[in-house]
Amino acid sequence: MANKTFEELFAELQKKAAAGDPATSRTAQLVEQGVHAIGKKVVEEAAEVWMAAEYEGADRTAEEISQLLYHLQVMMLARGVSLDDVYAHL
Ligand SMILES: N=c1c2ncn([C@@H]3O[C@H](COP(=O)(O)OP(=O)(O)OP(=O)(O)O)[C@@H](O)[C@H]3O)c2ncn1[C@@H]1O[C@H](COP(=O)(O)O)[C@@H](O)[C@H]1O
Repeated sequence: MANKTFEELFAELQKKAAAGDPATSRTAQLVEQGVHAIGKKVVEEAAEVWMAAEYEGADRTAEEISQLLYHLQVMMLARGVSLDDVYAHL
């Protein structure tokens, strides 16, 4: 059962990036830090997906993938990339 879809998360994060408080919103904090800091998180989460897939089973892999997708969306917001911008390349 899904908590939220990819599109629903992006809509939520758009609001956080625009008006969220870095003191309480991880998204607002990361956007404030910028693409360099977010890029490091993307690479870290990608490595965690790889390790989970190799050694930790499907459930842990899904959890790590959710964290990678979250950080990719934060990168999109920090860089001004929309869902349609990405979907145009799928
Ligand atoms: N889906 C996520 C999500 N996935 C991952 N994360 C963040 O990514 C972290 C996981 O990365 P790590 O395991 O590396 O955590 P960490 O080591 O503490 O991270 P560092 O501070 O060391 O960089 C979590 O602790 C969260 O801070 C997320 N933070 C927020 N969301 C969702 O985004 C929405 C908005 O959240 P806020 O912006 O915080 O209000 C909410 O619906 C949240 O559920």
